[in-house]
Amino acid sequence: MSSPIPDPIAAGIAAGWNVIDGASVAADRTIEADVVIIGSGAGGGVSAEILALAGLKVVIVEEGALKSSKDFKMREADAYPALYQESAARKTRDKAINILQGRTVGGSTTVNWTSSFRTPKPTLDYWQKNFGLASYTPALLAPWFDMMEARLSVGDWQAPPNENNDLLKRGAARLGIATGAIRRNVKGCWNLGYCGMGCPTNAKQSMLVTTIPSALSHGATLVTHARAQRLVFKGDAVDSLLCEAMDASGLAASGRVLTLRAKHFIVAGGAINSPALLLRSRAPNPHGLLGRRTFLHPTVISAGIFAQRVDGYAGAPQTIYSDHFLETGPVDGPIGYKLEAPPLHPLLLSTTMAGYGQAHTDTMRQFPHVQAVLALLRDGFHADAPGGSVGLTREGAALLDYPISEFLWDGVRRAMLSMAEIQFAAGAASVQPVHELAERYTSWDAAKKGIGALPMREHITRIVSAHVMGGCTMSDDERRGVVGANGRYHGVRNLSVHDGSLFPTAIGANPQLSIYAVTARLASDLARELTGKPAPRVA
Ligand SMILES: Cc1cc2nc3c(=O)[nH]c(=O)nc-3n(C[C@H](O)[C@H](O)[C@H](O)COP(=O)(O)OP(=O)(O)OC[C@H]3O[C@@H](n4cnc5c(N)ncnc54)[C@H](O)[C@@H]3O)c2cc1C
Repeated sequence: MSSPIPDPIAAGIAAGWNVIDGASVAADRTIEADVVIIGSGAGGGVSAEILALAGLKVVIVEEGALKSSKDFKMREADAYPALYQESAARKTRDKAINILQGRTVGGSTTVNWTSSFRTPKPTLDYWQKNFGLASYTPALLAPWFDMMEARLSVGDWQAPPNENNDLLKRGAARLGIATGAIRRNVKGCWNLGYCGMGCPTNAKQSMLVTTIPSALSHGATLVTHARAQRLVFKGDAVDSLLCEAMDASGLAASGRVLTLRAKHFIVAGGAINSPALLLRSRAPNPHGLLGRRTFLHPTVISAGIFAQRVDGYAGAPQTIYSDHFLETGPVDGPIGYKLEAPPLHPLLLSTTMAGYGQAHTDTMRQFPHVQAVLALLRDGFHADAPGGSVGLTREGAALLDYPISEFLWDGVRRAMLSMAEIQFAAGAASVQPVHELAERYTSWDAAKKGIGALPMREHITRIVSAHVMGGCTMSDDERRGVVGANGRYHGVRNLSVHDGSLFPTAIGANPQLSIYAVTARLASDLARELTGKPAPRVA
């Protein structure tokens, strides 16, 4: 029986899209284009559509596979190895922080949780003051936000929040803490709650179902299972890109090499991977900035156990937020944090929760009653939160070193306190901050004392991230930035960076919409420069 859900990928391939699966390439091969884009995620997808619509011959290179809704079975065990970097177990050098990033056509947008925020004004003000980014004002970016919100159907979420989110709202309200509703990039969402495993109904307006299909319908070529290994420089320009074709498992190189030649190259492999590619390529780095200032929104979690069922796996994830703890201090003061309620699924929860043996089993038995709040710490605005730096392993793979300062630990403790207080106010029977030495506190008083006394250290305090930003800082001043305000790599004529690695600090909000708007502007400027004509609008 055929599925009632249309499959835009199968339809596109049947209609003649140019898709080359690197795993099926039998001999070394050279491909020519006007523009080569490395990565098909937020920045790569947006750039591909705009440049293809401008009439340029675009080739998109993606390390991951091309999947479609029919492959998304709402099963964590299948999704994480197939769709994420390092099977969703990417870690910082000391293994203290677990990092989620996508590795599939659509990049992290294929697996993300759809929360859509414009770049907060205090973040843009900080960029202007400290990185000279005068054209990054709310007013000058507004048309690009408008365009990308329309293109990706960003809008208010009409269904009521699930209990996981509503408890955040109710608990905060009882304490007089303001919350807001999160806008989402969805169209006809079934309210399932499995966004992190790929949307099985094509409702999420990720790059997989929007910009990449549009680029392909306008003549772009997509090369999947192809890992950009090295840019080859000639003088002050990139001459070519060497890619390793991957085998069908997607885990190992097949031995075939793809050489891509183009007038212009756009690096959009996402933070961590983009600086790593540029480091492997020995791109100019006169001030040692490449890979530095990589930000994570280091994220800590608090689990509340409620008498009623919460069923945090069901229903749209992250529909309520609070910026109270970002707004109560200056952007460059003690670190602030944004609160949200993440989706809960058994594999992610069991590998994130503290404890082992019987205690862990007991927690997992309570799974339907667990409610989670997370705090995204806004790194990058203070000398003691300078982010991490990307380096390379001996084999040339990306590795992020992210030391956690006392300044950050102070924020972690305050965040754990705020979350526990909200959960008790919402009626939690007990609260367990995700920390190996935390107890399951049964009152706010006990939690206050307990959390106040917890040692804050790597490995015993669980820290995660799904928001990797920075590493190719934007600034027209070469002593402060790797690329200019226009995304062009300093000192290289035909190289741009169009992804989350551009940001000089963390965003202080979920980053996807910032990447869409910023890269839409950069790609439109580039299209105009390469064609001599104004770039087409995509919405
Ligand atoms: C689980 C999860 C939930 C999230 N939820 C939200 C949310 O609700 N709201 C929000 O705003 N943000 C969310 N994010 C973050 C958001 O999706 C990312 O910030 C955004 O997609 C990053 O865009 P990017 O272009 O920088 O990179 P990505 O979207 O990650 O794309 C990079 C692509 O480049 C490919 N690539 C990398 N290196 C190479 C190479 N050498 N050769 C070939 N290809 C390469 C990768 O495989 C990947 O497909 C979430 C992320 C995750 C993982």
